[in-house]
Amino acid sequence: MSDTVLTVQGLQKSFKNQQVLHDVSFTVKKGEITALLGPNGAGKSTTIRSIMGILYPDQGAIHFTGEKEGQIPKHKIGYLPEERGLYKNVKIMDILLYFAELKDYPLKKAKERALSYLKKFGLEGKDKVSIEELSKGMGQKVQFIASIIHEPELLILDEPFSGLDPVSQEVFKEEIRLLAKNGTAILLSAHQMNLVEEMADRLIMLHKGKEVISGTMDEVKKRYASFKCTINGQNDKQQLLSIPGVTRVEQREHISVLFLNQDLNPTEWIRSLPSTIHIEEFRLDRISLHEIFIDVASDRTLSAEEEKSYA
Ligand SMILES: Nc1ncnc2c1ncn2[C@@H]1O[C@H](COP(=O)(O)OP(=O)(O)OP(=O)(O)O)[C@@H](O)[C@H]1O
Repeated sequence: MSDTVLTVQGLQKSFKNQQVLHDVSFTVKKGEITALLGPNGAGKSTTIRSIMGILYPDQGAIHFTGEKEGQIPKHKIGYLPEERGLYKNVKIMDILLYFAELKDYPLKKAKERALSYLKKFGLEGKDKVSIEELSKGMGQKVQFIASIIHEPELLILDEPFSGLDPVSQEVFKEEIRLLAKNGTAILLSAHQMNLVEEMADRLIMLHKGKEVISGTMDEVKKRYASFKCTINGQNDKQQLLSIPGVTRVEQREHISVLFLNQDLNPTEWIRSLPSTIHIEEFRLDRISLHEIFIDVASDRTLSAEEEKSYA
């Protein structure tokens, strides 16, 4: 039996004359975290809003496993929209129970879950205060609880980490991981590459509405499994570029960053370095998801390989 919960196939969307989604396809699976990435304006929220039925795509299909074509099982979905905002002068517990009721979730169970999550997120004893008495980050925690109060099978989070302090980001990250471990299918859009790298099983990166990278985190890492070498010292860029295995060099003052070929053996490469290179400091790191993102978003290429299409 397939664990696919959501299938997005060939999504296209234009606003006036501007096409903002070009043939976007991906799946979201039970127990997995799928990250939807891309720079500002890439089309992440448009994709999510199309899935939620807030926008109608011009072409393509959105299918929830077990449902008829075109049906959105809203009681099985939890959704944290990009625009935050809950009723300001309503008590927190009343808001959470209202969301549970909307999804036909038993209220007694919802109340227990609400109290337990409020405690988990450091909001114990706040159930009777209103949203307007909370800070922005605290309000976001309440909205997150509202999206999971009914134990959704599919959880869609549009930029869940924005506006949170680092400690709260960690708390959210751990909770999202736990939800996935317990079987929830999760689709999230985020800009915090370090968090995404730690938590996502699968990713799709959009750029100008087109898929530029997609696959499991392992596949993407293998594909970009190259290293970069940072050398502090006075060196000629052309000489660095002529070293076998170097695909690109970025230089700022005395610091040179050498991007290396994918299949290179780092130990052998270090041994082969010319003795004329001036080295005051030396580091070899794996390329991070953050760097892959910057490369894609700024239309550069990490290597010639990257120009091939990838699915
Ligand atoms: N209702 C709308 N009317 C016209 N254009 C829109 C509308 N909604 C989005 N767009 C345009 O669609 C493109 C994609 O926007 P979208 O909000 O999906 O990007 P995003 O990837 O979520 O960006 P961000 O990271 O900034 O939230 C942008 O060029 C945006 O201006």
